[in-house]
Amino acid sequence: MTTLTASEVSARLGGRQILHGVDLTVAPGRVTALVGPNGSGKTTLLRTCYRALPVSAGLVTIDDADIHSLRRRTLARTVGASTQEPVSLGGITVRESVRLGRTVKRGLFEPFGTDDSQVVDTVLARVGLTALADRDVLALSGGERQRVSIARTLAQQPEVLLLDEPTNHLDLHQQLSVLTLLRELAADGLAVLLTLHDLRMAVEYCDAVAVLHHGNLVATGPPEEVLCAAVLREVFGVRGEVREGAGGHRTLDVMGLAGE
Ligand SMILES: Nc1ncnc2c1ncn2[C@@H]1O[C@H](COP(=O)(O)OP(=O)(O)OP(=O)(O)O)[C@@H](O)[C@H]1O
Repeated sequence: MTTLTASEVSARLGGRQILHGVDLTVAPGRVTALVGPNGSGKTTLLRTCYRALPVSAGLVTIDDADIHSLRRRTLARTVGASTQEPVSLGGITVRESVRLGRTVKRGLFEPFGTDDSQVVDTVLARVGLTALADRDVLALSGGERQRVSIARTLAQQPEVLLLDEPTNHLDLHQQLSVLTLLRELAADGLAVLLTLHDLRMAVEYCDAVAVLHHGNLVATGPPEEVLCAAVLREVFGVRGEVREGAGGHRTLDVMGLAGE
């Protein structure tokens, strides 16, 4: 079981300081949602966590190791990131694209074995892509490509899974499928961090929520505690509250814009 920790992380982009001393723990066995208004720094924080962006101060560690001290292969075996960047070149199938996740794990020159094929098949099935496995990735919809990106990351078999808006472009059924899958992966022991705009989904599907506002982490903890009326009003500009229904099921009610 692996924990990823950001300690006092600051980061700069284009000469501007975007993150201001963020502390965040991504614990195994849990799905953590990173939420915040547009431009609050969610993608930037995620990028520092998989070493796509250097920190200007602070530290990102996996267990106790600074990620900048890890060899590329070790990092790739531990941390998998599914990002919003364009999935791929054309001319390769969904299966081939997902196989690339195994290459990250195995190295370019190690032969692809039957165990790798099994992992790819299992992942394709788990993400609901088996029927599309032989399609060219460029012949897919935005939502289908999103699932290919998630599948390729899972083929890496990471211990920490980072996902940038994995429910973006997905219809409601697929959004729930992805969130259910993330819950299953967390139950298997993975540490899962995803950026998410849908606060209702964060309340219903995530174990923890971390709120970024202007590059500061302003709250972190259980969704029903973190997404209180004051945070909804001051950070998201809406009137709302988390309600507990029958059987302890929690939902977020948003009544309108703050100040209405
Ligand atoms: N290359 C860049 N140079 C300067 N500023 C940048 C650069 N890229 C992003 N930013 C700024 O950094 C801030 C944080 O961006 P980031 O993409 O991390 O936010 P976000 O919370 O993921 O936003 P969204 O919800 O809209 O995806 C924004 O104000 C953005 O304009």
